[in-house]
Amino acid sequence: MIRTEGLTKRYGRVTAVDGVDLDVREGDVYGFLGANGSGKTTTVRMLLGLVLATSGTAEVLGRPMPRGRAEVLPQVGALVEGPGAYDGLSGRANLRLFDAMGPRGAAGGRRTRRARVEEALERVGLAGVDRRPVRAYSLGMRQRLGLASALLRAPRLLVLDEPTNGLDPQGIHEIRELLLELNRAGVTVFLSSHLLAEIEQMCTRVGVLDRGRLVLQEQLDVLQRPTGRTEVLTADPTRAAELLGGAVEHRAAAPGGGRLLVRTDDAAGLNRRLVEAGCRVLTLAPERRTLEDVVLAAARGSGDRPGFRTDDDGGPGAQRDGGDALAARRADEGAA
Ligand SMILES: Nc1ncnc2c1ncn2[C@@H]1O[C@H](COP(=O)(O)OP(=O)(O)OP(=O)(O)O)[C@@H](O)[C@H]1O
Repeated sequence: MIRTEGLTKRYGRVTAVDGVDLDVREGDVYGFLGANGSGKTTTVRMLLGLVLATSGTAEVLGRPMPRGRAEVLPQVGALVEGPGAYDGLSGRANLRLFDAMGPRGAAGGRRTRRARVEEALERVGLAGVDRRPVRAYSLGMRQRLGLASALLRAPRLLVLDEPTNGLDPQGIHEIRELLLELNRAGVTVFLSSHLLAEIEQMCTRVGVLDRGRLVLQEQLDVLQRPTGRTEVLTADPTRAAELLGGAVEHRAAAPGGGRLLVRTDDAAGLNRRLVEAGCRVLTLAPERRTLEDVVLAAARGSGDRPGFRTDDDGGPGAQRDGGDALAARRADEGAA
């Protein structure tokens, strides 16, 4: 659906996008992850033919961009950096105007246009906001309106730059559900985000951009495959460690006892062994890497240090500046 080779954009001495090879397949929910300023928006703009690449090529729906724009764009729903809208008009009026300008505007009569607009408003949860002018919209409402206009064309591909920007947790949840529902109905979704958790929750495939370079591109389930180690929380860590000997790769205190990382992928066998020896097992599961682990490793491999937003260890949903969170995490690791 999207394929780029060596896609590069330079602004004077700044290389915003540096030799990026994207591969987005039909049916993907592709998460394009990168810190602020890493080049996501510039890449999205090149994909849509809004910005000319300095070098490299981009293909969208099998056609080269920007040459294939006239053919490609009617099949693509796009949301790039805050949708433009007429501030004095309602969202509904804006959508009707937008629809009339679109490729189906001439063919579709007024009745079908009304129905299309109502359906799009309904889908993004704006149907109840009737006469209010867009000027009175919150940022989240503007994002929803932008998404509604992206949906008007019944797209095969959605290209969304930070679609949950400015939304509250409930709004983020609703947009996520909507995108997953569209994906189930056959729409390929390409979305950029600087939020690891967002990508981890909804994407099937991930590309990580770090200072203009694509440092990682892979299926999420491949990245999160079990590591071959099993994590055990036990009320009897000393006894368990004695029993398992050299198979224990790491041991740490944990509420209720201790946490052991054991070199084995046979979780059931390990459980049986511990229980038969009289160790109280509280939880036991194959260890999987989180997207954060993978991204950190990829960025380390590239010799850089990304500044993504990550979930703070301090509590669910808590977030702070990604750079600080990562620095703090490394300090923690160093102290451990
Ligand atoms: N028109 C422009 N002229 C000069 N430099 C630009 C231009 N557009 C982007 N840049 C630079 O290119 C780099 C990448 O910017 P870009 O907006 O693509 O990043 P981003 O990952 O989308 O960040 P954000 O999430 O903050 O939008 C930045 O250093 C930015 O300052």
